Amino acid sequence: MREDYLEIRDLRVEFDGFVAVDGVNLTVLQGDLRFLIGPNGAGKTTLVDAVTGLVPATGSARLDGVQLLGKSVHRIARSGVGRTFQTASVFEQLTVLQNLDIAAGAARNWRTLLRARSGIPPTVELAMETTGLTALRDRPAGELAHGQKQWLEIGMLLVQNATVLFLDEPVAGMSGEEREQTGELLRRIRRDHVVIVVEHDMQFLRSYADSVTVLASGKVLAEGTYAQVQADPRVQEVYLGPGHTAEPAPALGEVL
Ligand SMILES: Nc1ncnc2c1ncn2[C@@H]1O[C@H](COP(=O)(O)OP(=O)(O)OP(=O)(O)O)[C@@H](O)[C@H]1O
Repeated sequence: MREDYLEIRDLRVEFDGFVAVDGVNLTVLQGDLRFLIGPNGAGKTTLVDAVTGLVPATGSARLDGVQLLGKSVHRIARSGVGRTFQTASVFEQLTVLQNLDIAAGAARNWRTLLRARSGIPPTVELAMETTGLTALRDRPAGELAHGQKQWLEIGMLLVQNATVLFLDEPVAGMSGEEREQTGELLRRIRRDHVVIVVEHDMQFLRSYADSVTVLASGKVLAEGTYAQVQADPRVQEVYLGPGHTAEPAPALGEVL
């Protein structure tokens, strides 16, 4: 079976002379749960903005060989690149099922949305199962717990047939149990998606990352497994500052 992949080459984003993303190369394959980390201002959000078409960039970003840069936000989304934001953007008044229907394009207008339904599209059914929201399908999204709203948003990307999912701090503000459930959800979706998680939560990263890319000052500083990047003195330096590089590794373990 063909594996999907995202291949970013020499990506560069400049804001009025300030280079926020500076020649980034990044390849992520389906099945590899990749975490993108880095100190504040490293360029993580700008990289995602560039690949999703929100800011202009040079270089290339290809999904399965197809160039994304230069396309509109909508065309990039239609090409299979989805993202979530820290604040879930679901329709609070509508039920879980209605939100998924809209995302799937199954409800083209309000009348079809409110009409008695003749069945649930298989993609919507599957997304509810994957995200664990089946039992909550008739619950208004506004009544969902914080974690459940994040899962609904991921479900909305799944029904849109997103191939690449950029997730922005998916466990921020979640309870311990919700974090574990989110980690398991990410493991489920990585099997058939390219999943890139921007995250500051190092404990979550340690538990669930297959691989980690560390950005600093717009460049890739290190890449590898959690253990590899944690042991990298350059990574220790950006997280702890100069002078801390001689600290024993366990000190970094508290940060990373
Ligand atoms: N629209 C913009 N105009 C000018 N500078 C910008 C713009 N957007 C981002 N920047 C700058 O680009 C740099 C990278 O910002 P970015 O938000 O991508 O970092 P980040 O790694 O996502 O940080 P954080 O973890 O704090 O979200 C920062 O110095 C930021 O101030």
